[in-house]
Amino acid sequence: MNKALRKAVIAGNWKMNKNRQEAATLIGELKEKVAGAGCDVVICVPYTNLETALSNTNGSNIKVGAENCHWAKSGAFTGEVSADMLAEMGVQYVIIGHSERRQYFGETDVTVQQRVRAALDAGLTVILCVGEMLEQREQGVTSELVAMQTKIALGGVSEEEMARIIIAYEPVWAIGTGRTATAEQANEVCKLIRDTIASLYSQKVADATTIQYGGSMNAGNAADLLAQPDVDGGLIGGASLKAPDFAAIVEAASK
Ligand SMILES: O=C(CO)COP(=O)(O)O
Repeated sequence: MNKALRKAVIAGNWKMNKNRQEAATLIGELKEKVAGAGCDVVICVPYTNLETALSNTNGSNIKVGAENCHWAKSGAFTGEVSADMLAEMGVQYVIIGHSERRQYFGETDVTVQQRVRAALDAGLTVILCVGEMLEQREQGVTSELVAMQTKIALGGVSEEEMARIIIAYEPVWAIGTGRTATAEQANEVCKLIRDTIASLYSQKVADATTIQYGGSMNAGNAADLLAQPDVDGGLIGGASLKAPDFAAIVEAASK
C-alpha cells in the first residue's frame, strides 16, 4: 500500500566467508554489476574484511556493514568489537540479533536490545533480525514470538531513531536450507512486524520502515518475494557470495 514510501534495501550477509583477496575480487565484480541499482545495496562482511570493503567500495553505491557489535563502548570483553569502533572506521550498517548469534552464541532478546542501543548511539543503521525456529512455527507461535522479539529489541528506540532501523524477518528453518518461505508466508510475518511497529510508534513510522525477508533468497525466487506489499528487500546469505547471483537480486529489487 505504502511501498513507494520505502526504499528497497538488499543486503548481503557474508557470515564467516571470504579472505581479503576473495573479498576484493567479489567487490570488484559487484561494483560494476550493481552500479545502476534502483535500491540500496549493502554488504555486511567479517571484521577482518571491513577495511578492504570500505576502501574497495569507495566512490561506488555499495555501503558497508558489520555482522555484529558489542553493547559497551569499550572494556574487558575479549574478542568483541564495539559499535564506536565500527563507526570510527566508516562502517554505516550493522546486523544485530542474527539467528546464528542467538543459536550458537547465547544472544538473547535483552542483549539484542543492548546492542541495538549501542549501534544507534554510535550513529549506525541497524539491520535487526527476528524470526522463528521450525518447532515454533509448527506450534503456531510465530506471530507472538516475532512480535515479542521486535518489541524487546526496539525497547528504548525513539521515533526519530526508527529511521535507522531496518528489520529482517528471517525464519530460521529457511536459512541456508534451500527451503524458502513462500511469498505469502514471508509477507504475512513482515506485515505482522509492520503492525507491531505501528502499535509501538505510529502507522506513519511503520509505513516508513524497511522490512526485509531473509532465508534462501536467490536469483530465482527474489522477484516473487520482493513483489509482496510488505517485503521491502532482502538479507542474503549464500547468494551474496557470488556477484552474478547477488546482482540479480539487486536487479529484481530495482524494478
Ligand atoms: O541468514 C541469512 C542472511 O542473514 C540467510 O542466509 P541464506 O541466504 O544463505 O539462507
